[in-house]
Amino acid sequence: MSLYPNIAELLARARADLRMGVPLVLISGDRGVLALAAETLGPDRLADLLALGGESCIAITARRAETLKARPYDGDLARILLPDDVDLPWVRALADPADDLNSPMKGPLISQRGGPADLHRLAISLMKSARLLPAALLQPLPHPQQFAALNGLTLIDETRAAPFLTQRSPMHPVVNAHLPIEVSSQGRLHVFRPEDGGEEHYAIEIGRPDRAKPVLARLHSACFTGDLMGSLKCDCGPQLRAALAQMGAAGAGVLLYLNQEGRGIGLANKMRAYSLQDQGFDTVEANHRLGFEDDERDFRIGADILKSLGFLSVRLLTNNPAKITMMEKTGITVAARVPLHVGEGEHNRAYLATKRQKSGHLE
Ligand SMILES: Nc1nc2c(ncn2[C@@H]2O[C@H](COP(=O)(O)OP(=O)(O)OP(=O)(O)O)[C@@H](O)[C@H]2O)c(=O)[nH]1
Ligand SMILES: [Zn+2]
Repeated sequence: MSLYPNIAELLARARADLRMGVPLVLISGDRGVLALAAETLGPDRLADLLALGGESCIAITARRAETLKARPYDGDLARILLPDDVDLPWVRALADPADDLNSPMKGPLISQRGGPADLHRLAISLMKSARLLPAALLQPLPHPQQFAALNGLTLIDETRAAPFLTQRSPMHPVVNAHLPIEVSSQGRLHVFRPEDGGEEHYAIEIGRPDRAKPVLARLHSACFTGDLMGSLKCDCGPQLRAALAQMGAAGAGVLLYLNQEGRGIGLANKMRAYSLQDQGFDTVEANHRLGFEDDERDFRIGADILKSLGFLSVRLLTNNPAKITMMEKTGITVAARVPLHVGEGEHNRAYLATKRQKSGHLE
């Protein structure tokens, strides 16, 4: 019998460790590094890491490197060497663009070149899945397995972890119950849970849609500010209510509420993006300055949930062509697109225009 956690369980533990500022040990073959999230790094752990000696670096995405004018020799990421006088404010400033304009980085930033970057890539991917800023401190370790065991640290093997970070996790229905809502007394809420310990997602079924016909459907990504607070910066709240109202009026439909806040970067990072928007950057530029892609969502999750509910064809309420492409690629037929233009006002006009110009959103 072995009670040792499997790789999926170790990855869930690793995400929690990173959010708490606890280091991980990442290995690939006989190479290993100590990895810490720049965002949650404290002074004591930075001192411990530096005391280990060796060539430490901070891994950032090519997007963040572009803003910092650092060279991304590894394509999608850059490995920046820590300067001799490195301190916590330096690490924070590299990871977080909040003060980029006030205090530009004192350079030059020196990027490492040559040698494998696989563990750096794994570290960035873990930061993103922990909804932290995508920047990680890495320190080579001569005896990584021994070091992890001695210090009680989570050990992640890159070769075993990689498939779990690129493929989506299977989603399982947990429970469903009748939920009368304003637009329909015939509502039913279904809760889905991914196998990897990630966020749960929900489906609201209105009426009893015929599984043999295309169902009126919406994939709605969570927006705490718009859906719940009535934010005027986006159109999410009005879209959510309009989609439900249409389904109520039609007597049938399914709305997936995907917990991919901030286009998949999490609420804290979305608020960082809002703060950059206050400095004059648009929604796409703000994501890039933080080190993220325009959109970090995985819409395939939506297709999986639809299939699990027995739907294979939809009339999709959306203006976003990426949602349609992804549905079709994942085996859901989009029989029709139903445009959803509501809630445009003075505060979100520029945001909606950027989505049309840069993200391909349809009129
Ligand atoms: N990163 C980031 N996310 C944002 C910003 N404004 C809104 N969001 C998020 O964007 C997502 C919008 O989701 P949706 O309305 O489902 O998607 P969409 O791409 O606009 O497509 P449709 O509404 O279907 O046309 C939500 O997760 C919001 O939290 C922003 O300025 N930055
Ligand atoms: Zn929103």
